[in-house]
Amino acid sequence: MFRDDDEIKIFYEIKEKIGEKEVISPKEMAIIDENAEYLGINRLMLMENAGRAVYEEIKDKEGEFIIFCGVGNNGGDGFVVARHLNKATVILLGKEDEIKTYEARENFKILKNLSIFGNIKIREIRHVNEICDIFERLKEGKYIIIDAMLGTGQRGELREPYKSVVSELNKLKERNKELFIVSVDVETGDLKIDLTVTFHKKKNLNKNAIIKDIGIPKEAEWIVGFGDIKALNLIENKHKGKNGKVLIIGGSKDYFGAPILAGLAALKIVDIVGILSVDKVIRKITHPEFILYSLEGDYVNNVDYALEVADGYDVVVIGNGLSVNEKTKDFVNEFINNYEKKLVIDADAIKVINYHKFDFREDVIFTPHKKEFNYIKFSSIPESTILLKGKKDIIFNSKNVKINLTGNKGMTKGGTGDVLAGLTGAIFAKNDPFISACSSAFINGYAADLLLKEKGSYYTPIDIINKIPNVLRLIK
Ligand SMILES: NC(=O)C1=CN([C@@H]2O[C@H](COP(=O)(O)OP(=O)(O)OC[C@H]3O[C@@H](n4cnc5c(N)ncnc54)[C@H](O)[C@@H]3O)[C@@H](O)[C@H]2O)[C@@H](O)CC1
Ligand SMILES: [K+]
Repeated sequence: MFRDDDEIKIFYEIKEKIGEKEVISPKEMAIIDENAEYLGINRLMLMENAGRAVYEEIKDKEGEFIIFCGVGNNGGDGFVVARHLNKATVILLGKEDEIKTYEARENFKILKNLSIFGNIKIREIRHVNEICDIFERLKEGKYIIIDAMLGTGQRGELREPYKSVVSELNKLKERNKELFIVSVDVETGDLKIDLTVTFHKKKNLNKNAIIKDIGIPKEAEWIVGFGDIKALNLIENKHKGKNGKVLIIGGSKDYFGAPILAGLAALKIVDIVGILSVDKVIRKITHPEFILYSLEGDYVNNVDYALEVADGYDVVVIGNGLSVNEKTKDFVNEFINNYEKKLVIDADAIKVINYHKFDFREDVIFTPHKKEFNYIKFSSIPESTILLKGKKDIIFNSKNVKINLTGNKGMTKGGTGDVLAGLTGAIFAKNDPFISACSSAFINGYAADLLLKEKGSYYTPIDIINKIPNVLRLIK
């Protein structure tokens, strides 16, 4: 499939094949923003570039400028626009101490210093009826309204006072044809706009947008960073079992440790972890946290039983320590061709699949190292996600490709792959496949990097497992 085993070259080959994504979701943009910072790009600079880009588009327009700002970085952009216009009324939908980030607060402070001279007027409102005078004035005459209320951080139905401000502006837009409304980055709610100035790439929510480059490098789209982890749904729900259930199908008379390592890693993220294996393995498992399913014999068999058990789980992780022989080949192929939910395929399972009969559906993640990858046969890059482990991990499917740089040489020890497979399955329980594979590669490697600092290369897979919570705590 790929000519060279240099990961960067493979990355570019894949990128070439899957092409460029022209339109992205706000969530994807938020990850790119975060990963630009992970690459060392300063958020104040990005905010300055964003605000300047909007200013350049509207500075020659006739009329009075009124800028509605939220308490997040979309609002921060609005503060920068106000400063460049140097003649505007800024309406903050909230109080100064509610402004969420350093970069937005700094820009608000500058406006306050300037406002003494009267060119910048600032209003802080909690409720829409505090600005009846503004809406009265907007009934006729030329105004440019800038919507810097909500951007890619927008979630769900608009809350007050955003909701009422947007509905008031929509009514005024109907009434006064001279109003010109510009959204910053993403339209707030169902605001009727004349123009959106969006940054870096078009968002799928944008109606009529122009795209402005604000200095975010392409590499911010290509690297796995804190942004991916911050975007994960992890342990959101306090009810037992609601945070995901993972079933590990692995082990054999030859290997009993692999499924346990995968299971222990999964336990750091989800509530319920089951292990289905042969009784020789099950007998050796003393961890009370696992739910155990035992089969007679030396190798996992009995597909019907496995499918029945798997039905009670969100994700199945299959392959760790399964062994490679005719029995496991039959079992794996029949199981995966009848199991329709989320699947992580690792290790021995990768080696025994009949790929010409396999449905590379979206909810499947493969986690091969280079040698195992050569078993996976496909004519074009599949919908299933492949986490190709290496010095640099490459995560890809038919729509995305990213590189993960965390990790180090101490990870070549046996068992590290089992930890990754279990971690991937656990994250996958509540997240989409691509971000799950990116994040588990990142977390696994980041944990190993922390251990390298502490212990040199003499850490074990169990050490990595025990480091996972620290990584999540550090980033989430
Ligand atoms: N590196 C970066 O992060 C950059 C971000 N930029 C701007 O920052 C924006 C993203 O900023 P944020 O992540 O702070 O998010 P937003 O500014 O979009 O949202 C801010 C806050 O609004 C609140 N909110 C969310 N949904 C709401 C709703 N439905 N009703 C009421 N309140 C709601 C939330 O508390 C959220 O934290 C981008 O759209 C862009 O405009 C730009 O400055 C470019 C650089
Ligand atoms: K906006």
